[in-house]
Amino acid sequence: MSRISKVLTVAGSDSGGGAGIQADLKTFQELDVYGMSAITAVTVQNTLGVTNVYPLPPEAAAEQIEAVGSDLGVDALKTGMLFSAEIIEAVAAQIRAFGWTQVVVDPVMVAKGGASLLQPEAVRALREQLLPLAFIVTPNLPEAEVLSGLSIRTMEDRREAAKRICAYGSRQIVIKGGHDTENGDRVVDLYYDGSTFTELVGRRIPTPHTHGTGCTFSAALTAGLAKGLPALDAVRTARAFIQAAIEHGLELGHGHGPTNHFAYRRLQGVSR
Ligand SMILES: Nc1ncnc2c1ncn2[C@@H]1O[C@H](COP(=O)(O)OP(=O)(O)O)[C@@H](O)[C@H]1O
Ligand SMILES: Cc1ncc(COP(=O)(O)OP(=O)(O)O)c(N)n1
Repeated sequence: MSRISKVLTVAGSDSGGGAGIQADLKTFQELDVYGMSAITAVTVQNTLGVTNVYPLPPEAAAEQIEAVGSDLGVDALKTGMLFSAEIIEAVAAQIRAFGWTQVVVDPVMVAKGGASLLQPEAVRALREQLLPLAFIVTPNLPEAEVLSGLSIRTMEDRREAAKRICAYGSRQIVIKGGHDTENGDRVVDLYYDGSTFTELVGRRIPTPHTHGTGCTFSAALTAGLAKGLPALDAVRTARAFIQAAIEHGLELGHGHGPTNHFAYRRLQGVSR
């Protein structure tokens, strides 16, 4: 077998399996990369929402990253739910120490049900400690508003927000459009590589089962980078992966159900 790409997710656990570490590892597996994890927090969560959050000590995140980085090696990593400034600082210190550059920062702040997954006072650490280490940052629209300090209504606002967020140090950005219900039957993600904007337009799939879309998208993007895809190709592949996962949803649970992580591979016609 040819050398397998190794990918690390630094994120929270979702007991319901639709978001967080669980979504990331399922996505990595489906995209043929070797997945590893450093857990930052345990959430008590299902399709109806998050009922509790148990953050781990910052050293626990740091030690898990050290363990996999020093032994297995990491071709690309993503961060998801980091919860506190102290955990962000510990994670950023490890990324700097290992000198990793293929870093996708998904600046997870609030779950779709409204539960806070990042303490408000940690936003500053996210901007100042983590964004300078990011190759690509992937905020949704509410996260882009918090990071940029702008109210985002138009595509021009999105472009300005992208520039302001990249000014904190991330080389590239995707502002995801899932929360924009003003675009009719279209969903538009905005990609900016530091000089050129690309609008990625897809069909908005009418479904309540979108739990974990952001995690799954950023995990697929990280897998693509680890395999050596150019950034825009990795973004396009990640969009195809999440579109398939939403379109062929599993309809599990009694609330906002998870997406279908099997769908992309099955649509490619690859049997297992
Ligand atoms: N209803 C939908 N139909 C098609 N694509 C969607 C839909 N909702 C979200 N997406 C896509 O899923 C990805 C995650 O977007 P978003 O939901 O904005 O992130 P988050 O889960 O972080 O809030 C983006 O690529 C977005 O375009
Ligand atoms: C443990 C954990 N991490 C991240 C999220 C948020 O995931 P996201 O992909 O943004 O999806 P929604 O929760 O917004 O549906 C989470 N819920 N849990």
